[in-house]
Amino acid sequence: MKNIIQEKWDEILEALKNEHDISDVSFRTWLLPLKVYSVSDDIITIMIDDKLIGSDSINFIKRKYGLPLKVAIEEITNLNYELDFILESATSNIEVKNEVSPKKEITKKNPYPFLNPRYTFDTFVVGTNNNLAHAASLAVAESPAEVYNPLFIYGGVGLGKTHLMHSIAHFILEHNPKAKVLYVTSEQFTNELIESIRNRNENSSTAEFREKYRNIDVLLIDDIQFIIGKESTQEEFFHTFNTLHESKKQIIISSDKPPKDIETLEDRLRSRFEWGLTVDIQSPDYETRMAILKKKEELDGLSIDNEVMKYIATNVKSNIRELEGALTKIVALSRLKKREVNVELAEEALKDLISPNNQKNITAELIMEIVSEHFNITVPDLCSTKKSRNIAYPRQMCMYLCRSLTELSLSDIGKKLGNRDHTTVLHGIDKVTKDIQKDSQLQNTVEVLSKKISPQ
Ligand SMILES: Nc1ncnc2c1ncn2[C@@H]1O[C@H](COP(=O)(O)OP(=O)(O)OP(=O)(O)O)[C@@H](O)[C@H]1O
Repeated sequence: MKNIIQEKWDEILEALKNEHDISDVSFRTWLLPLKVYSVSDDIITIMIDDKLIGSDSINFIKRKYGLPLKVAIEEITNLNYELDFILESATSNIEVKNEVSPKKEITKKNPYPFLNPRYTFDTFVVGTNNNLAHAASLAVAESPAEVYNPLFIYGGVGLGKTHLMHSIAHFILEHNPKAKVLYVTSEQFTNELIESIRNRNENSSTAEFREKYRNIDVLLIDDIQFIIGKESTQEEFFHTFNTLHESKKQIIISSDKPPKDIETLEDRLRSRFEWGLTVDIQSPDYETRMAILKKKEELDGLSIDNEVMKYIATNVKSNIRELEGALTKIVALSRLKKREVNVELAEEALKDLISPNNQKNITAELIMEIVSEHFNITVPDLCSTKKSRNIAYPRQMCMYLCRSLTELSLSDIGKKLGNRDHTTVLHGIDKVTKDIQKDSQLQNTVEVLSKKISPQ
């Protein structure tokens, strides 16, 4: 039998929302997933769905919503309870969910030209691949510098890191238009720093640079991996970070890897990046890919046959930018050829991207990209003069794969890999060839890499 708290739970949440002017996205993220677990004489135990919003959220919810919730319960039921929170994973009745946020129409104007108006929490589809990153981002947006500082978001290419960062910035500015929020890519940061050093003697531009970066409330720095290996940029960023952190300003960083895997990152920066919370974004599953396509359909005012959506979601898997690009391509082809959007047209539009008969053009660049990703190093590392084994060996692996999968000559391969001469390339290929014969694990690695490069 339901008790009065359970009966009135929706009403209580609604009252809380209205009383505190809680935004839809915050309501959906933090309050809707709360369930009444048990009610004793004077304690209500509320269960938090940590599958959806992560176990770290418990402290945030307690601190931010604990008291308002208690008050709302009292208002609606005239009963005074203490609240206790538990994680759903700590209870026995765990229910696995794979939810996405409900649709919502967004037509707000963008008053912040440095932010993409479409990158907001409302247009961000939440799935199992990104729910923790989403929850952490929203917590930071609601309470800058109070919960996770820094927030470090990492994930592969085109999976929504920038989208989340812009969403945080939009949210903060919307709720506090006076907040000084600065979003930059790490490349912009580096370029501005170089410029300020170049002009140092002409005026006080280094001081201006510092003023710009240190006199703000929120710094969002995207793709931090690009400052790796740039010593003076790391040095400057280290001081920027310290100044902001010491004065309790929020820092949000994105990268393609977690701090521990960024090899050439200075240790003092790495440890600082790990002070707060590190969250990842994975590739979306089928349901999330469908939901993202539907969201795009809605935002672009399109009406696309569901079979076409399924075709795209089934075939374009790893990168959301490509997923969206696929839909755009189909629509463009249909307009150009004045043809109806159907699966046949989709196959035609996407044949380069997904047709099984289409052999991707295998180039040295593709091989270098896949090998560097596999070994967690960068393409510039492969082309550098670095001789450490963790770089020299992947480089020799590239030589071997270029030789076996492309028509390139030894000297062409050498040129691609940092202008090395053909004897170095030959030596590298020989080495890998011999090692494969002795080492079955290595043989396996070569097979995996070859499959990634050439799925057929
Ligand atoms: N969960 C999501 N819901 C809706 N759209 C998404 C989602 N994730 C990513 N996108 C869209 O996918 C595209 C690529 O996302 P974004 O640029 O944020 O990726 P990224 O991780 O920053 O990529 P990069 O590694 O290239 O910097 C954007 O158009 C973004 O709006």
